[in-house]
Amino acid sequence: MTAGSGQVYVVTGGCGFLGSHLVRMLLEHEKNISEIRVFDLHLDESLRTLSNDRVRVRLISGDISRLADVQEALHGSHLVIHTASLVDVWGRVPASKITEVNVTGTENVLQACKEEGVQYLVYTSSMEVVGPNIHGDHFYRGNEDTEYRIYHKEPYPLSKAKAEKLVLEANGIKIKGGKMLYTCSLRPTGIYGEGHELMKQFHRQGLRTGRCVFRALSPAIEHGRVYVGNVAWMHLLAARQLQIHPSTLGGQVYFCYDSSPYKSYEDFNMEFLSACGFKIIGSRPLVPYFLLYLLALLNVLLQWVLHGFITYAPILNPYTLAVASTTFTVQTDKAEKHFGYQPLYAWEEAKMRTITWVKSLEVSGKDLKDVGEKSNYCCS
Ligand SMILES: NC(=O)c1ccc[n+]([C@@H]2O[C@H](COP(=O)([O-])OP(=O)(O)OC[C@H]3O[C@@H](n4cnc5c(N)ncnc54)[C@H](O)[C@@H]3O)[C@@H](O)[C@H]2O)c1
Ligand SMILES: CC(C)CCC[C@@H](C)[C@H]1CC[C@H]2[C@@H]3[C@H](O)C=C4C[C@@H](O)CC[C@]4(C)[C@H]3CC[C@]12C
Repeated sequence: MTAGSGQVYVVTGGCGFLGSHLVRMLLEHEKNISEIRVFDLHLDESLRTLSNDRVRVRLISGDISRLADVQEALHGSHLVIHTASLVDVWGRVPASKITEVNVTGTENVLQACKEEGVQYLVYTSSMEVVGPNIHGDHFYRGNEDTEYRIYHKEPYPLSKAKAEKLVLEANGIKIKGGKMLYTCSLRPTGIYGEGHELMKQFHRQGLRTGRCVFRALSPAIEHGRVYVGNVAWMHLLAARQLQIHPSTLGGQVYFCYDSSPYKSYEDFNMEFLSACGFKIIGSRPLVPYFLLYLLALLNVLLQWVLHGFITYAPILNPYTLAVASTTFTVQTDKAEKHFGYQPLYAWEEAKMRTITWVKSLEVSGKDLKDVGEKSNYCCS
């Protein structure tokens, strides 16, 4: 196929952690495209070099919360994968900004699909549109139909739930040219893999404590995690099958997970950090929950006091503590049944790829220098 004869895909948030993996996945595995438009507020110029003789990777700088930007990016495109979002549960940005990007931004994508005649939209939602809630209700091996007491008051999960609702309600609306818009929503659990910013933070934090991780969470609490490559793969398959079987996938939600083991958040991270000599201290939480909660409240107070001077947004706050302390794992075959989803990467390969990346954080030495460690350490 010569360049130009295939379809044009738009990936909003395409320079992000998931987005950049998705762009590479499309380049490698999607043969029906001739252009990938990477729409993002913060461009990663390295993606531009990925263009080849079959597919052009076109970087488009724009703000998802500005309709004109979105309309321009979607003009003449065939399908949108909408991953752009402010992922913040730490109070880094105001709630209004999270709503503006995650909800208004999604409204803009839908409006642009309608006005530009773009027929297919795959939305990157999140497990958080379901839970866990802050009441400690566990969601154990649940699926898309599992009853659950959904309760949101934090800006991020609220915004993702509102955006997902808009996307699903838009399925079947008439768009320019008399055609119909088909939408579906994918709900990844906690994504990990090469480029995960939070893992970088845990790595840096562990270096500061002599490669010791002090257990704060019960090992009995399981948190679903999914490898970023498999999330990208699922998006590719959903985009492909939404065009072939729109009545099956249209208006549907799908949890996104793989064969990554069900473990506590800390124990799962240790699957990678232990390869760099990190040790977890304690078989049970080293501090009682009430003390951790008091520390979380102290962080909220400090964030409030320091607001306007510096952005103080530590990992620990009452919300992240509640989420981390509540089991949330999924087990479902809906995506497999509807569009043949099977993880592209087995656990061992996902683990090896992630360990290789974590080790590269050591080799770069930047993190070590930040914490005064000798940079001649090399992982086992
Ligand atoms: N990271 C996870 O564990 C996880 C889990 C489930 C779902 N998700 C969802 O996956 C998607 C990608 O998340 P991620 O972890 O890759 O986050 P990320 O922050 O790495 O990527 C988000 C991208 O959106 C872009 N963006 C932000 N505001 C924008 C704006 N106003 N206009 C245009 N682009 C803008 C950012 O520049 C970034 O490149 C999000 O929708 C998130 O809700 C993430
Ligand atoms: C008390 C601290 C030690 C807790 C440390 C872990 C905590 C920061 C982790 C635990 C669970 C994580 C969330 C979970 O993986 C799912 C999501 C949904 C996704 O859409 C955005 C990220 C988010 C909220 C993770 C953020 C980090 C959390 C809370």
